[in-house]
Amino acid sequence: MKVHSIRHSALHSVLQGKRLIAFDLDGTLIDSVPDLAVAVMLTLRELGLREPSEDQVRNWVGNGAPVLVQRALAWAREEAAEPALETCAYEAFMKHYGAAPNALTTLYPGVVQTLQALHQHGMTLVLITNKPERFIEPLLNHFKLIDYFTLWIGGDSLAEKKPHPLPLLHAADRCQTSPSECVMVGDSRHDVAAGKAAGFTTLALPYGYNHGEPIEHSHPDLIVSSLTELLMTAPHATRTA
Ligand SMILES: O=C(O)COP(=O)(O)O
Ligand SMILES: [Mg+2]
Repeated sequence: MKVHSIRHSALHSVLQGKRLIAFDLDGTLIDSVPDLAVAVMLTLRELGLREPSEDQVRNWVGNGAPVLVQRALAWAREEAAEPALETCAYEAFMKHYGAAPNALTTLYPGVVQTLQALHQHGMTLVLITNKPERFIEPLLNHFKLIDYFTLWIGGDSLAEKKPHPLPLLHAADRCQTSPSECVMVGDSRHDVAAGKAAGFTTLALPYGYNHGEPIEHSHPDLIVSSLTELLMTAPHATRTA
């Protein structure tokens, strides 16, 4: 009798009993700050204002495009901007970002492999981002991720966005899952707060954008260094005669 040691792929134990995984987009699946920063710089340039560095923009991302533009304007003018200027800047930002949302944006390592494996394991995958909805499909198509997702929700799709639990509860309801069967995977305190408020298990990545703050401060249920840690490769012995 011979004993062969073979390796089986399995999912991380945190995913046991789970049916739905909600992924954040910016800072979790894609490193989008280079393109967001260019759009912010072009917006401020158009308004005759000083331009921030990419590192500054990274700390402003997380609460959706209107807040990103507000933060950029407040920094450039050293005071809060009046609503008319904010509207004008927002329109300019949407034009510039829409013209090149994936010129410099890259996928983080292991994203395709992980989504593919989770999908093959029968998990329902949804995307919940604070990014405006109009940019989601083009980006998912560009990175060939769209087929893995059952649904996607943007920051302007519903009445509330993360850290509010509404988009997460909406996704769970649409996919006929209870929150205890759901996991939120994200890079920022808004993902963790929304996940906790919705009753999801919360899983965080330390490499994205969290306003310059360590994600540990938000106390997610688990922190993984990359998405591939969700895929365990366990040694398994089988006997053959
Ligand atoms: O657009 C943002 O501010 C952040 O987007 P995210 O929710 O995908 O991280
Ligand atoms: Mg994010």
